[in-house]
Amino acid sequence: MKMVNSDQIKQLDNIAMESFCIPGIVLMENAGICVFEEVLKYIEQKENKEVIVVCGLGNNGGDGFVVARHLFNKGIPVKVFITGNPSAISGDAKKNYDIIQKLNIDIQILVGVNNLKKFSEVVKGCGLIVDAIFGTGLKRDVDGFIQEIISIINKSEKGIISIDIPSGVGASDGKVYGLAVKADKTVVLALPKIGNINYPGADYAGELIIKDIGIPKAAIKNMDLNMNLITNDMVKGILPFRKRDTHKGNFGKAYVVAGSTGMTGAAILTCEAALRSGVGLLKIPVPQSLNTIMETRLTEAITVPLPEFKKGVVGISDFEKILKTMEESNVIAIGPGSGNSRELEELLRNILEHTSKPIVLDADALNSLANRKEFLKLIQSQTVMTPHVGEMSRLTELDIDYIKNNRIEVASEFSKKWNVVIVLKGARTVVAGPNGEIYINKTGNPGMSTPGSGDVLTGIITGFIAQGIEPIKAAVAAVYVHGKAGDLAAERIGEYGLLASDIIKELPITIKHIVEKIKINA
Ligand SMILES: NC(=O)C1=CN([C@@H]2O[C@H](COP(=O)(O)OP(=O)(O)OC[C@H]3O[C@@H](n4cnc5c(N)ncnc54)[C@H](OP(=O)(O)O)[C@@H]3O)[C@@H](O)[C@H]2O)[C@@H](O)CC1
Ligand SMILES: Nc1ncnc2c1ncn2[C@@H]1O[C@H](COP(=O)(O)OP(=O)(O)O)[C@@H](O)[C@H]1O
Ligand SMILES: [K+]
Repeated sequence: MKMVNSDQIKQLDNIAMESFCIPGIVLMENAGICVFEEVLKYIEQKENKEVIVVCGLGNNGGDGFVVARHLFNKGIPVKVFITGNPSAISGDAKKNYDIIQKLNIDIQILVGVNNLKKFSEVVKGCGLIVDAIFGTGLKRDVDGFIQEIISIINKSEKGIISIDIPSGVGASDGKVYGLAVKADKTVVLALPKIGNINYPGADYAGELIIKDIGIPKAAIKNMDLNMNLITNDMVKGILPFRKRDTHKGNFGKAYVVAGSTGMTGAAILTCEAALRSGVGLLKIPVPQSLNTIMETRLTEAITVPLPEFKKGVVGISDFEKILKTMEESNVIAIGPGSGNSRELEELLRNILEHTSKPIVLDADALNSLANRKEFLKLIQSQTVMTPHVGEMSRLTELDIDYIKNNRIEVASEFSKKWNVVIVLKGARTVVAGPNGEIYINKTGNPGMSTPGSGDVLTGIITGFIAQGIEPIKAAVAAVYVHGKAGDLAAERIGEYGLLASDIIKELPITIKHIVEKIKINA
């Protein structure tokens, strides 16, 4: 599903109006009806059916007037509060304001302290508040007076439904501009905005309900939007169909260069995840002294024991042997638990120089690149890098806070600069491709902030690429599957004791559900 920022949704509205002759007031009517339907659903189950609609002076407020009209027509008690002087209301919003005035709907203008006291009293008596103060047109920090209104709404302990985006959250970045409404539900109009998905704004949205308001699909196509929200359907479309008449040779060969003394677990998690993602054959080079551990734990993988030039690590001295196996593989993963060493850096350089096979670079491979930035120019286009924010900071030398606040931009710029697929991990993982394409993942939960969780992701990406999926699509499918498996694990056992191996356990059923399109309650 496409995602938009504030300018893009404005442009899209204009295309719908100008190129497809859909009047703006029709879109506003559709938007208002979508919200009205959600309001009805909410109050149906409640005893107190009085609704307060708090409207700003722009089109978000206009949507609010439409909601109020439909509630009034249905005989539901409704009061409208306007957050400023209505003389500033214009265009379609003004037309809808005029209608509710003619209908004699109870409208009150919020200016001055006394009014706020009265507002506070009315709020106490209502059953539900509709937040139509600001939508995608929020431009600056919310001023003090409106912050007070938002504060009364947030403290009310009433149901809150926001129109399009909780007022106070920036549609283009998800930042909170001073103070924002904390909604139970947000009815998102047409397409999700970045601010509906990115944190911290996403925390204010409650349940997201995305509604079609009649913007033609052709208008969306015309826009050539580069930002996408990863959905079940998207991932189902990426995962390969498994023919009945087949054999393991059709599901690819993966080669995982991972693990060292003290960190065999990382290698095991990566390999198990790749196997549980459907790879046909998996080989792992291991220092001789670690071979027994790997063989004992990885029943289905093939280990390739290597002479130990440096005890317990795989390094440059093993390159010739590694190269031979690499040539037989469809994809190589490097880094989980490999340890930081000069040997690994040199091995990485040689691997990058000698293969055009897809490569997944994680953990210590990323640290090696951060130490030896001159190797970045050796990276070929089939490469996926999976940094978390700390690794991204080491790679780019950008401040961690800057990266956190600009996740999409940082991932995209790095991807374009080095012609590589970037998976910038964390809550709302960003996958960025060199052509400017961006995918944002909504699955996953804080229980996944646990050791080895990233190694599992590397295994899934590797397993998918081995099965013939193009690297960027493999990354997109993998982050979704990884998060969904984590959500399923959290549903079963909770977030606190969730381990990376629990994510792996849920991989087969998660993939089954995605492919068969069964709703997972997580
Ligand atoms: N055809 C369409 O376009 C459709 C649009 N739709 C709806 O329109 C919404 C977008 O509407 P929008 O562009 O009018 O902006 P909106 O969010 O109402 O806010 C603008 C107002 O807020 C004010 N303001 C801004 N920041 C402020 C601050 N910090 N503190 C105080 N004031 C501030 C700003 O004042 P100004 O900055 O101009 O002085 C202006 O008055 C969108 O989210 C969706 O709900 C749907 O109906 C479908 C059809
Ligand atoms: N709060 C969260 N919401 C969603 N996903 C999360 C959350 N916390 C962590 N994750 C996911 O878990 C993984 C953690 O990876 P990483 O930081 O590399 O851990 P490790 O190095 O221990 O393997 C990433 O894929 C990340 O996106
Ligand atoms: K709103």
